[in-house]
Amino acid sequence: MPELVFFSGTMDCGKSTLALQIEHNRSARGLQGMIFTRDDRAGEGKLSSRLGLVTDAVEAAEGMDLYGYLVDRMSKGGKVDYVIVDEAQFLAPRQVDQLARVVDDLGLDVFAFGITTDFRTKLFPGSQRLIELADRIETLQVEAMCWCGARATHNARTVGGEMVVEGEQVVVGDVNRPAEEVGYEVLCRRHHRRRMTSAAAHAGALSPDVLPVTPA
Ligand SMILES: Nc1ncnc2c1ncn2[C@@H]1O[C@H](COP(=O)(O)OP(=O)(O)O)[C@@H](O)[C@H]1O
Ligand SMILES: Cc1cn([C@H]2C[C@H](O)[C@@H](COP(=O)(O)O)O2)c(=O)[nH]c1=O
Repeated sequence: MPELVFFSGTMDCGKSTLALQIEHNRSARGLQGMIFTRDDRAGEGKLSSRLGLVTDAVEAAEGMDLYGYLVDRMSKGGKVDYVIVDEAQFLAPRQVDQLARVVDDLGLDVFAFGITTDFRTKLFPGSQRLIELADRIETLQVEAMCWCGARATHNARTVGGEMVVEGEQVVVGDVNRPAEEVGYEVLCRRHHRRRMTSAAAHAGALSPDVLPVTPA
């Protein structure tokens, strides 16, 4: 039975890498995939992983009918055996409904990859709809880790090195960015709640050791 599968996890846990591996293994057997992505860090129409692999993809722009796009392509003789969607958290809920229709009416497997929650721990609308509709939700086996060694479960946003909890839901960015930029860091829930990034924890750990300055 074809399935809508949602591979979810924090940022930097290997979702795009897995998407590229699925694509590689299937295309090596002569299957033809349709790859969609949205707002990848590498630029429009790209699916990229931090391991350095990148492939061309169709940009799933706002308002684009993903079901209609596939029907159009197949009716013109294009072969499509399966569908991969990266950065699926950025899809509109109706686009996720279209993906479910691709599974049910076109009989294609759809593999969607994305983060579930934003920097405020709120579900992205696209991810919420995927959780509601997916046949299967898979958590990636490679654990992203918080600085404390616990499994990272949440995404923090930093601005100028400070963790923030207000702002636009969508700001394309990366982990390990210079402090002056908007960046992201994956944390366990405990440290996300306490707004304790690795930099904040490091500063806290250093402060008790600072010697008092005594006037000469
Ligand atoms: N230099 C490296 N050597 C080995 N693995 C790496 C390296 N850099 C990144 N990775 C792996 O790549 C993962 C990030 O992969 P990526 O597919 O870009 O993540 P996601 O799409 O979930 O944000 C990291 O969790 C790590 O396992
Ligand atoms: C938490 C969070 C993330 N984003 C953006 C930042 C990145 O461009 C992507 C996630 O990409 P990855 O391949 O999973 O690392 O999402 C955002 O816009 N808003 C957020 O709250």
